[in-house]
Amino acid sequence: MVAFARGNVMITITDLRKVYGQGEKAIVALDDVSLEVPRGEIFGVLGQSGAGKSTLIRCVNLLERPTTGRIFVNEQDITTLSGTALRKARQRIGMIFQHFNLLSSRTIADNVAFPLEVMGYSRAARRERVRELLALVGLEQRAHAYPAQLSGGQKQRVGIARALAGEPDVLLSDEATSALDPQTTHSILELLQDLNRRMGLTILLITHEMGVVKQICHQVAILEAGKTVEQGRVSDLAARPESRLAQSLFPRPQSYVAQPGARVVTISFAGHNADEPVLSNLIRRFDLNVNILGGNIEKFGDQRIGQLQAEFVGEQFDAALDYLKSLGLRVEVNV
Ligand SMILES: Nc1ncnc2c1ncn2[C@@H]1O[C@H](COP(=O)(O)OP(=O)(O)OP(=O)(O)O)[C@@H](O)[C@H]1O
Repeated sequence: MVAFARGNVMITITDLRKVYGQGEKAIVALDDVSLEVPRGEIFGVLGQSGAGKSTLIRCVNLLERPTTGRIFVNEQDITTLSGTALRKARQRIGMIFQHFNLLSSRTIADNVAFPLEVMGYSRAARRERVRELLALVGLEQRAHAYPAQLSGGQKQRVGIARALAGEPDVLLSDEATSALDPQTTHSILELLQDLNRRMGLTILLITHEMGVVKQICHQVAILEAGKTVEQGRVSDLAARPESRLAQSLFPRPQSYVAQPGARVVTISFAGHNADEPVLSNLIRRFDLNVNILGGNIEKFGDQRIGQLQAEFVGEQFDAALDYLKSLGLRVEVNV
């Protein structure tokens, strides 16, 4: 159990439990969830509808009060706060939403200026900061437009600019790309990744989309019926075929019946060795005939992870398998 956030940890959630209602009607939305979000990382909470994701993220800024458990954000236990202290702590936690939550009667610039007004920035300081923020999200030309005049992706950029107005310690993202088409989703995720890399922004996001985790998350926790069933670095989990993450990223390949004289082999790549010309080495060194049947290899940062299925024919089959294993690859011969 982690007692408090320190040093390189931005958010620590310990034994978080949230029960809605009472007695027979009680719903346990979160059941002893613990996790740590390192400073400067993007942490994804992945789960299906009803898993408890929204409840979890809303507990982090106390929009929802935990039933029990503790939450430290930048070394401060926010579960003990109320009134002014809570309002101040919330200013250090930015949030973006699935449906953007912009004020339709205000221009883009005035939406972004809104939290700065609440924080007491002067008019001149607000104008300067809004200009910087709109430039940061690529919307400096649309300052005087109204939300209804923007596309979904542009609205989310405004949401991001507004969330970053007070230079928060952490950005919470509540399904921020779920209402967007795939191309716009990609560009919003790129923006979040860019902000993470350039400013060291810590991001805690919830999503039901594996693609979001794959594109930008360093770590992931998988939530099912209020419990975390798996947690870790995305690249580590993806490289372990038995993990839930790997199983949903790389569905079990089709099973093939080998041609007479051939063997079907599944090779799992986990990182560094996926860039090596493994197959051409095999063919040259062991005089094998290799017929590729299928595969699914994904890129995680600069690592490649996935599986390849191929039919091997040749006298030196066993030596070829030993060679693959010596490279650190996992090899299965289908029987
Ligand atoms: N205010 C509430 N009152 C009662 N039950 C609630 C409330 N909010 C959420 N729940 C219940 O808690 C459980 C978790 O809901 P939550 O919205 O956190 O899940 P989720 O993973 O975010 O799902 P979705 O993506 O559909 O929003 C569900 O059973 C839900 O019906």
